[in-house]
Amino acid sequence: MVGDSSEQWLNEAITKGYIDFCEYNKFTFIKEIGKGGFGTVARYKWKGADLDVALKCLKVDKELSEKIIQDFIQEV
Ligand SMILES: Nc1ncnc2c1ncn2[C@@H]1O[C@H](COP(=O)(O)OP(=O)(O)OP(=O)(O)O)[C@@H](O)[C@H]1O
Repeated sequence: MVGDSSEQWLNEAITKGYIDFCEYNKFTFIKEIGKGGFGTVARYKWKGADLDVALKCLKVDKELSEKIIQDFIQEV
């Protein structure tokens, strides 16, 4: 399946502590602030922390290839 090895890579990176994983429901949408090559960027309130953050969302559709996911991971 497309994305399997990337998903594996992400899970490993999280387990090893290279990147932090946060549940999406910990954030409250405020407004969209931009669009990039991978999808939209929006301002969110991080619940529990008195902090506004920018979240970049990877646009997922049937055209999504392993290469796109790898490019996104590279950017992360
Ligand atoms: N951390 C951030 N804080 C505030 N605004 C941001 C932040 N990151 C991105 N943006 C806004 O979202 C827009 C899109 O950002 P994004 O990084 O997705 O695209 P890009 O760097 O222009 O292109 P690409 O996705 O191809 O690298 C930016 O032009 C900017 O306006």
